Amino acid sequence: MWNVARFAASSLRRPRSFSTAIPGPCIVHKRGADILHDPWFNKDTGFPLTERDRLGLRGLLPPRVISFDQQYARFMESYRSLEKNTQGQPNSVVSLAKWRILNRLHDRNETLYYRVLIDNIKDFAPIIYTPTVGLVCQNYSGLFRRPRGMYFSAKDKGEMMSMIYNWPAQQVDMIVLTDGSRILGLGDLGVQGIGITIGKLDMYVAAAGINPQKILPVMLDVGTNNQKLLEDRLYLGLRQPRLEGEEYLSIVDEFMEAVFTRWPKAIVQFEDFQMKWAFETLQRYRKRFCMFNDDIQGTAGVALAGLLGTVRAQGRPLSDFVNQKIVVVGAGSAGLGVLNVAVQAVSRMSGKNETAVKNQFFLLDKDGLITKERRNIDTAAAPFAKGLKDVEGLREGASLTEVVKKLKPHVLLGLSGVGGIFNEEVLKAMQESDSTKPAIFAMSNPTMNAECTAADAFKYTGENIVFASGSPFENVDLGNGKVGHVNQANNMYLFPGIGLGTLLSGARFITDEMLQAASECLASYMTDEEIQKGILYPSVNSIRHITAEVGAAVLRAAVAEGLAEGHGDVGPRELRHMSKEETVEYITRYMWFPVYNPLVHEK
Ligand SMILES: NC(=O)C1=CN([C@@H]2O[C@H](COP(=O)(O)OP(=O)(O)OC[C@H]3O[C@@H](n4cnc5c(N)ncnc54)[C@H](O)[C@@H]3O)[C@@H](O)[C@H]2O)C=CC1
Ligand SMILES: CC(=O)C(=O)O
Ligand SMILES: [Mg+2]
Repeated sequence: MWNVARFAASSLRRPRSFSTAIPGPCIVHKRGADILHDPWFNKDTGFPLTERDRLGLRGLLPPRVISFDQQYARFMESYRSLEKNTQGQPNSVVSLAKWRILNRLHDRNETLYYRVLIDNIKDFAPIIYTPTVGLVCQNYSGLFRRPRGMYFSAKDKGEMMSMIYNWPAQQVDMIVLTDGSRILGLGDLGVQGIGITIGKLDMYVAAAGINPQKILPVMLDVGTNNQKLLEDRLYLGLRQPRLEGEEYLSIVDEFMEAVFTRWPKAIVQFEDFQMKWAFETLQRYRKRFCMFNDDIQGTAGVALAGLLGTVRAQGRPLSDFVNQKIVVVGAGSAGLGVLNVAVQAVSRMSGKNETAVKNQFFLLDKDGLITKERRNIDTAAAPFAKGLKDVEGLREGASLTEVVKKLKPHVLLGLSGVGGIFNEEVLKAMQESDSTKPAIFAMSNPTMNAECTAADAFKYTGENIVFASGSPFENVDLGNGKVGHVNQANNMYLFPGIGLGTLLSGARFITDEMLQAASECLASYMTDEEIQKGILYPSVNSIRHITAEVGAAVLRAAVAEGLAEGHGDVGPRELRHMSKEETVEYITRYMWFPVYNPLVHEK
């Protein structure tokens, strides 16, 4: 049951302090130029003279030693001058130029890369993550210079168990896996989808402090049905249609067996799989392996936290959630994930069973309102199909405008992948919403796929709304000194904490209770004052702090369920005895923070 009292904001809020312990030595098994060419260990001109001697680097670098701070300042200067020099150029050109300069640093010196990323997360998240990562995936084959992560293809069948040992790191904790079949709202991008796994794992390092030596982006290339890519002479993936059915599943099975054989304690995040495989693989693996599907489960938790926030923004008690009319546009993995957890929440709040509490939710897909009259309805969407008598005056397949005009919903939530479908007419119809503060969630990514822009939402529905989008928009100037606040309703507020909390709990599975704890934690993070201003989610600048809190909530849920086996030296007994504050502190201390460690060579 949702405990309304828990929604008082935590007093432990947002100090931007990171672990600053004196760096311990780092063992390295190589010497000389091999170290300079290894971004995990490379310090460029930052190697002190003693280390240059010890590691055989003398003469391989210019003589002057440059401090980390100087290197940092030098990089930021070049980034800022790139910004200046590209002013006025098309957005895509500027964004790709920014991505390139960051990517070159990533390829060369990971410590410096992650430090600038963490310190400038608000500026850099839109480059390494949505929206620019979408553009990067679309152009991946042309942009490709160096591999990152691992590529398992349909041609590797039977070889994966040995291939997994080609990865150079001894330990991997976090894997993000895609088959490239639905990258953001950009469709099937085949092998080029690896970009999204890299972006997500960068967020794991920045937000959750997972050590970059323990992450692994993985592309499962089973072909592509994107004709343009198949005909592109630069395309780097398999030139064949996607495998289907048992052939497809046998590839994913083999990969999962290989991963968990080498790293039994790893966590695999499934990312951007087309809907049929997203649901099927989640069902297939969630009780066998430590895995979750970010688009179904991470998105659902973030959306639910936002939906509860909109109830508070209306000045109503949380228990009023059961009376909110919510229209979800997009019946895919994300939209259905949101509906499923929203129904669970209403059921918990009202004490009624889940079948009895679906009346307030309405679902549309590309063919309009989904009713029981729909032919060939997808089994995952079927529970949300309305009987015609429940939507009087509406028909099967009714358009979004018809639905909004008729139902006057409190919330309009888009996860359709279709840019601009919350058009002027739809947004104006939301003025008649039954809510005192209507909510518009345009959650599709990247920016051009958002159901509407922030400016249009405030312009056409009015100033007194709550607005959230999946990719970032600037706050909107409403005139008279007033600001329309833009929230970023993106699963990045949860997936890093889900991964980190699970890792440190040592749980072998990720349960609904652990995911619910993550969502509740995010929902209770904001103060009433912030919520009144329409601020539903923390600033991206506090992502490490919210991630520590979410991670602690997940870990404690695993402890409560008796699933926590511990991690490293911290066993289940110690975890059981930690208070909430101690758990947050433990998690914060665990987080990796980029500093140059002294390198010690060992043969
Ligand atoms: N903000 C966030 O954290 C997240 C955002 N997303 C975004 O959600 C979008 C959808 O993702 P999935 O559900 O995985 O995709 P999906 O392909 O499984 O589902 C898309 C759904 O939208 C429907 N649709 C297509 N055109 C439509 C139209 N004109 N009107 C109404 N519905 C329409 C389709 O019928 C389908 O039901 C993507 O753009 C993705 O980037 C996904 C996960 C997280
Ligand atoms: C954010 C995310 O996971 C998506 O758009 O698919
Ligand atoms: Mg995704």
